[in-house]
Amino acid sequence: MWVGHSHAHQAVVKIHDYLEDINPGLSRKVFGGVITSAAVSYVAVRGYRYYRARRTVKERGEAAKLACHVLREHLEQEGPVDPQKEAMITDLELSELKQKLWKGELKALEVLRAYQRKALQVDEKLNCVTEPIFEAEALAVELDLLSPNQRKPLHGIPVSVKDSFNVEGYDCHAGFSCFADKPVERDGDIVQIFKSLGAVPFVRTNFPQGLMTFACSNPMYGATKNPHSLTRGPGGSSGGEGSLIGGGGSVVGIGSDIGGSIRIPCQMCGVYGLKPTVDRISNQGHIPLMSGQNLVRMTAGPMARDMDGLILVTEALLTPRMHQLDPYVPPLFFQDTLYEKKSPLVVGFYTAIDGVHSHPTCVRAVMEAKTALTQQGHKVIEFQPPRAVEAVSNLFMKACFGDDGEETALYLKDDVLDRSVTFSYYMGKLPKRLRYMVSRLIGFMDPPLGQLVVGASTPPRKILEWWYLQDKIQAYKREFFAAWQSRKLDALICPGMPFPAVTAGTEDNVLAGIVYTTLYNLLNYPAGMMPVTTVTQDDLKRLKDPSVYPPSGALEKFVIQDCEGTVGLPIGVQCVSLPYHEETVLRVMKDIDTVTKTTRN
Ligand SMILES: CCCCCCCC/C=C\CCCCCCCCCCCCCC(=O)NCCO
Repeated sequence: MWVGHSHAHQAVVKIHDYLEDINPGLSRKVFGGVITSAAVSYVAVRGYRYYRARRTVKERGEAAKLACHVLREHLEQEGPVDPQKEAMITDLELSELKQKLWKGELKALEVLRAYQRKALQVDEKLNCVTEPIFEAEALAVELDLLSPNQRKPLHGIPVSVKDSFNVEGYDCHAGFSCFADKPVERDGDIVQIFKSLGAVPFVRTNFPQGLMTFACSNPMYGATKNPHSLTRGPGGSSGGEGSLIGGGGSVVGIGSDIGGSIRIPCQMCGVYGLKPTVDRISNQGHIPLMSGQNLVRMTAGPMARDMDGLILVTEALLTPRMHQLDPYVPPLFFQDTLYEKKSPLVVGFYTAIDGVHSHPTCVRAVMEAKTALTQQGHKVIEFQPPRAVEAVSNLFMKACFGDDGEETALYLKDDVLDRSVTFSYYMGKLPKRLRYMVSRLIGFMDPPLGQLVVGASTPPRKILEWWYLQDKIQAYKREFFAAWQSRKLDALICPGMPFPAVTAGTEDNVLAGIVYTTLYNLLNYPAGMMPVTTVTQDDLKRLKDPSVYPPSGALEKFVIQDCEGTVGLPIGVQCVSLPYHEETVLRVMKDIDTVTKTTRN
């Protein structure tokens, strides 16, 4: 390197001397010219790349809108519609819809049509669909030709798919223009399985750029809105799913979760979802972001409008076919014995994690779930997860952001940056020492956020440090399990996010809320999220009472002022069990739902 450098230096000196011999002052002109043209070329190349990215972003956005328009026109040309029948179809719970399709009382094509129309209507209001899947029609027609004994478990059920899953013939770019206009050749595993079960993937749904935030906007498709309040976000990153399902435009969908991306939109949009144990459901065919990072892994999971729908779909998904497609999915199919067990469970509960306060409605939701479980004969006892904020800061954040955001920065180079990722993007760009100092400053205003950002700013550098990090994660898993065992728990209920949907675009103000969900990604425990109640006027009064909700940090202060006018927003409960005990999670959710569904305000 040094030798090369000194050769180059010698060459420059020689050229300089030579030029000066010819004409004194010439070398300055030539070198000045060279430097100026190099700088101009650099700026021109970067500028051109940015211009190209902007064009791609615009074209992708317009193409998606056009695709929705084409479908709308196609539906209009279909002839007379029976709006009452379509409303009846889209109002059905998933289990009723399945029955009617199975018995042949409804045709797959008419169900698809009803949902296509409904999804487009909902999309006009909420901007939750990215593009329709046109092949859905041919699938539905084929299904209608099957004889009754050829029908599969999800015969004719329309399914929405988060845009980050591969669908043959469509782009899968996560909002990075460098991946746009490269249609994938094969459906992702979960999409294949849904199809093999007779379901009909019919629309793709919106997400935030890069998928690592719980906002839901990107430069190509814009921002998605919350179905319960148009000024608020739906949560993310599976926010398009949450919004579409919560808005009535889909009965079941597919999301992905590495830090809460299924559960957060479920809470914010009032829908049901399950983040399974990693590899219980194959995640092959999801855009491979952070895929070389193996300490905390992303998992695909179902989202549904109702509890029975979530159970039905999970049961159908946990099939031998999954293991055949992906041999790393253990051959562990839906365990009826766990789900149908009648013996009472011991369920732990907590209403808040130390350091990040829980909105009064979130506390009430857990208490109502506790009452419901007690009524159903379960024993519900207090449990506090050990050192949750510390574990998420020092383990989850270091594992997930150990690359200093380099992967994201690589894909975003000369791309159009969405507002929702500016904070993390520019934090990643800061020199390490400065980033650390900024993180410390953040900690003065928002101590848990400061701790999380310090964690993300001080990742392992050497391989040995990575090994130690892995060790520490294992040790924390053992510590958590020991605490779990000491209380002889079968399951756990707690808030999934300690506040309702926030005003769109302000998600960075409440980032620290992710400790409630990311903890179970770090531990790799399955976790479901379900609506239990809604914000009331009385909750809002209590929110302003410092003895109930202390305004101890920037997050709490923000929540107090942002929650004005949130009466009616949904709040849920997170239900957790041990790895590979998804069935227990569903059983607990079902028992809570049976009681709370009837009294939900
Ligand atoms: C967009 C990635 C940026 C990388 C930043 C690198 C390091 C920067 C240092 C400090 C800033 C830290 C701020 C990071 C906030 C991250 C918040 C994570 C929220 C997780 C939300 C759920 C994501 C999820 O589950 N996605 C599913 C993926 O399929």
